Amino acid sequence: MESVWRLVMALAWDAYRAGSLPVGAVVLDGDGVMVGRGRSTRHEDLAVPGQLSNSRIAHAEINALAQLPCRGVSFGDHTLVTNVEPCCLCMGAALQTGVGTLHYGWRDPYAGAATSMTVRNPQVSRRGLTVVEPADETVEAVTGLLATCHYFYRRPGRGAAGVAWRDERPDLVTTAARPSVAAAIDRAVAREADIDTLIDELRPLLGLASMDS
Ligand SMILES: Nc1ccnc(=O)[nH]1
Repeated sequence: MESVWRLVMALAWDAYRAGSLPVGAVVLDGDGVMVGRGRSTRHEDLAVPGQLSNSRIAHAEINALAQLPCRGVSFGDHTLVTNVEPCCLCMGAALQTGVGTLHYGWRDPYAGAATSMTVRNPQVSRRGLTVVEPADETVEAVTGLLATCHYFYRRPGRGAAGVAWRDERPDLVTTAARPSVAAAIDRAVAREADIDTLIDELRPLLGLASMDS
């Protein structure tokens, strides 16, 4: 896993452990330097200046993009990296800031908008956004698993998300329900394990290749 993805996944895991959605995001400038970072804080009350929390719009990508200043620079050479495909809100935020590239780590079958949203207006045509699809199997598998655990087992019964999920990713629903997988995640939460430890425990259970970096 590249180091930027390790950071994104660490943020996502912090969010999951705090009861929010397992989503982390960073913004890199044209030299690859991190200039923004955030995570979902939807189900938390945090008072971090410049960040949203305890709100349906307290999304990881919003919290990361909000750190870009308003004046003086353009962000066409910047990249938004997030482990979950952004929703309509966050696609809108990416377009507003004018970041040139979006990398997402896992396609969201319910709210994902990078693969489904079409917007035709002059601002969008002028700015453009290059979308890079999932490319890291560990990020993809662990994100899909944690997102499924969140929606199906931690905050179940909300309905809408489950329909798309069951139709498109029954494999994830089945995997998340396996006692060995559920136990590995519960153990990691209880021990306050870091993301590398969690991923190492999940690798054999998910059939992922061993660490390459
Ligand atoms: N892509 C995302 C979906 C849901 N929540 C987030 O923070 N981000």
